[in-house]
Amino acid sequence: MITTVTLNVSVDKAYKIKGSVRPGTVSRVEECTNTAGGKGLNVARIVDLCGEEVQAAGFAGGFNGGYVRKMLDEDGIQHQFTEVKSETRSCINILAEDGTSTEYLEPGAPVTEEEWQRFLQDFAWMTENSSVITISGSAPQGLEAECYKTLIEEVKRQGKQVILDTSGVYLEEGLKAVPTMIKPNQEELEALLGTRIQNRQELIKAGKQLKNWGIPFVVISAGADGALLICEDGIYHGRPPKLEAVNPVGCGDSMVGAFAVAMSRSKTPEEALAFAVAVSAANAMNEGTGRFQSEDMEQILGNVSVERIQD
Ligand SMILES: Nc1ncnc2c1ncn2[C@@H]1O[C@H](COP(=O)(O)OP(=O)(O)OP(=O)(O)O)[C@@H](O)[C@H]1O
Ligand SMILES: O=P(O)(O)OC[C@@]1(O)O[C@H](CO)[C@@H](O)[C@@H]1O
Repeated sequence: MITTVTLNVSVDKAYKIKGSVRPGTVSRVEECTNTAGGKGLNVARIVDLCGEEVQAAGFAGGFNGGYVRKMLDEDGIQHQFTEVKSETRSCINILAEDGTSTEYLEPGAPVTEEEWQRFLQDFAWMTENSSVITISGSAPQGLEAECYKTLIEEVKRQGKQVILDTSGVYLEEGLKAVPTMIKPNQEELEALLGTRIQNRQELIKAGKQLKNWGIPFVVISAGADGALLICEDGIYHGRPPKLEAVNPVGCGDSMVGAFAVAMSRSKTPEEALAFAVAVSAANAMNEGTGRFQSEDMEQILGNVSVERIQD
């Protein structure tokens, strides 16, 4: 069993529009798709599509909270959200005809101390039957910067593996509890280390720095250029073949989901990287967020290159 944590659940709205996003004008939406979102729920769908058992944890409240539960039920994904008084947020992704993706993310309504304490109780029993736990995305207002650190400490107390995919203060604090894997992109890494990264050499240097903090697996995702994996076995660069990306939103989450699956199947680092690159690239080819077609994934997997970097 894999448990995904999404503290900032969302009803993700994908708006398809003609032409381009034009600030200061009125645009009619051609097509609107609602998805159970917040990064961790994208991870949950990917784990499910990969054929592993998954359960989703997090906060849900109000009308949107009920709607998210219904969408997960339709996908057959188990969930056990901690009920909160405030309304679950919505996030908007505008997919324009010109190929751009523009996101507006609501902050997430406040969670009280009592609700957080109830979540911690739910989390402790949910992780007991899991081998891998993923923690993704931002946190709603009202939670301390150390919230993910607290969760990672609990997972590690239980001797389980944990992947942390977040940014800003939540990443900074979460790292102090030393998760098994992190998956920053370049922007998140630059913000964390307070430095500009100009090329692959500098990206590797930054990844090694994090590995030296004790993180066993540091994955740095780089969009169409694939991802770097820095771990005890070595440094690897996994690259997808050239492909037509339709909706890249959720690619990072797809990568996290695939790594969680690979971890639960005890794959080697090289195998895990190739699989994660293939799954995330297949997600880019799909209109849905956190979804992929098995045929796309299999075809890409046969064309992923994994280079071992001597450094
Ligand atoms: N255009 C693309 N073509 C092929 N593969 C892609 C493309 N975009 C993303 N990917 C795959 O998805 C992985 C994760 O993408 P990316 O680096 O954009 O993550 P991210 O910045 O965390 O994204 P997000 O936050 O939107 O989920 C990449 O490492 C790559 O394997
Ligand atoms: O506010 P967060 O949790 O950091 O990000 C939320 C979000 O942008 O991330 C996903 C894509 O990765 C979307 O499904 C969702 O809307």
